[in-house]
Amino acid sequence: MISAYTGTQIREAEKPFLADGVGAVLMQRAAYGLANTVVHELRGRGRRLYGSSVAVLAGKGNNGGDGLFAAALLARRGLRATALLTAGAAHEAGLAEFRRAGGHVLALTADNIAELAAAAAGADVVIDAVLGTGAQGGLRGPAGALLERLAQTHPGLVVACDIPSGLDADTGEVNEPVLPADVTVTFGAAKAGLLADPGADFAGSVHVVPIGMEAALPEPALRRLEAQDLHRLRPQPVRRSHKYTRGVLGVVAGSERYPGAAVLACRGALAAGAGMVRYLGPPDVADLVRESCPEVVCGQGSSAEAHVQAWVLGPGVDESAGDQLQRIRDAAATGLPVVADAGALPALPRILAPHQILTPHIGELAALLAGYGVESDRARLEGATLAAARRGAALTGATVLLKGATTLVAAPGGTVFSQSEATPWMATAGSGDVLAGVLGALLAQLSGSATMDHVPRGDRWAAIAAMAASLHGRAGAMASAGGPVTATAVARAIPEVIRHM
Ligand SMILES: NC(=O)C1=CN([C@@H]2O[C@H](COP(=O)(O)OP(=O)(O)OC[C@H]3O[C@@H](n4cnc5c(N)ncnc54)[C@H](O)[C@@H]3O)[C@@H](O)[C@H]2O)[C@@H](O)CC1
Ligand SMILES: [K+]
Repeated sequence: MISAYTGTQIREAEKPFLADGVGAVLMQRAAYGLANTVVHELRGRGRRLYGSSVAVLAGKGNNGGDGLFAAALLARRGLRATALLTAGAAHEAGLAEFRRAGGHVLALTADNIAELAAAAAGADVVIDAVLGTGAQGGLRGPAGALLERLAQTHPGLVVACDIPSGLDADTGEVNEPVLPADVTVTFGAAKAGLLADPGADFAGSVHVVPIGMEAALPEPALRRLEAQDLHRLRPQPVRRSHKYTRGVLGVVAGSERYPGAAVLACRGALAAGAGMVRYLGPPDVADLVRESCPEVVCGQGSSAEAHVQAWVLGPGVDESAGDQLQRIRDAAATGLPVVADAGALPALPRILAPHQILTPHIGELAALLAGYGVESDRARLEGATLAAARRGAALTGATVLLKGATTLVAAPGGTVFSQSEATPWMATAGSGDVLAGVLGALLAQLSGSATMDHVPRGDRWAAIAAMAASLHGRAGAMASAGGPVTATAVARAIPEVIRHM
């Protein structure tokens, strides 16, 4: 599991080390890790170190210090190194070491922005060390103008020192201008803002460099499940399992207008290993489900009487589908774990519980929040997804899975998971219906399972939702293999992903 922290948490954890006078040691470790990553990236691109060039954009704080020490290490390995001091002043020891290593120093002023931007853009590697966790807001003046110009020229390889400058380490909010990085080398632990959109769009691949203060870190602000977590938590049938103990899932989905959503939710659920799927819905939709998935048991009855362990509610249900809305309300009232998607979101009671998992995209979340009196437009929520997901969970009392390039799962207790295995090719109609089915199947299988004993009680529902997002993302990436992918193909790839866990 990857654990990520706010900048404030990291700075708190560093305090005792600074008090003991080992701040400089931490900085050396950070610089060493940063320089090593640059070397690795250059070699990976078939470049020789000797004769390559690096430009470090250095602010006046410790982030700039990290960058200058790293550039000094690179200069000693044969790179031509230039420092662009963006704030007049610079980290004293870092600058002295950079000069000793033979680095060339330029100071940014209001008059030489274009010249320095051209110099940086011409380097093989740009290290962005203007602002780190001490940033307050975004860059203005010459430093802002320099970053803006560089962002337009798309330099060769951009390596962000700790975080891309201007990105909020706590929230992932972006204070433009921010120079998008190919790689972010972050120190001590990942910062939450690197794993939430829109920050994740600017971070590139994130490398964590341990610097020796990790044992002092508190509970993470955000977590990400990795392959070994999926392996540990996955449902495992035992020799004497039968279909009812494997997890029976009820699905209330589809309408005359959107019958396909019911099929896709069922396909997702079957692919993710539900022991049995019961479908409830209008006769025409049930016929289609039966034809497409003969494994599904279809009916038109009430959800109050169905024997299931969990529910998927809402994919393809529109406001005109009166019977379906009644089934959704009855299912939600059973107290069983529920996935509430699309048409179910407006049909739920106001006060919910953590085992009720809402799966909105950003537009649906905006509508949901508006229902609680929080007016926020889609664009604003998109700029602050972490805060939006947390707000949704806190207001509703439910677990909120916010779909996006990075999927966030926020538990009402405060735990947040972030998964980002998906590919943009998965932004296709029906993909969310499959996710709802996958999540429903995991809920039906895992809600009473001993494998979840590994997870603190308050985090279990969110962990299951994060697992579903990860499975779905991995399946989509596998099925896409870099090209277009249909929702059906995503569902088809799920068993393969589970097999390889
Ligand atoms: N504290 C530590 O022990 C360690 C810190 N490290 C590095 O230190 C960084 C944090 O260092 P600092 O606390 O010095 O903070 P930063 O280097 O992030 O920046 C602080 C400086 O920038 C100025 N500043 C803040 N916001 C600004 C804005 N919007 N526009 C212009 N100037 C602005 C501040 O006034 C301050 O002078 C981390 O990100 C990391 O890179 C690492 O060296 C590891 C050890
Ligand atoms: K930075």
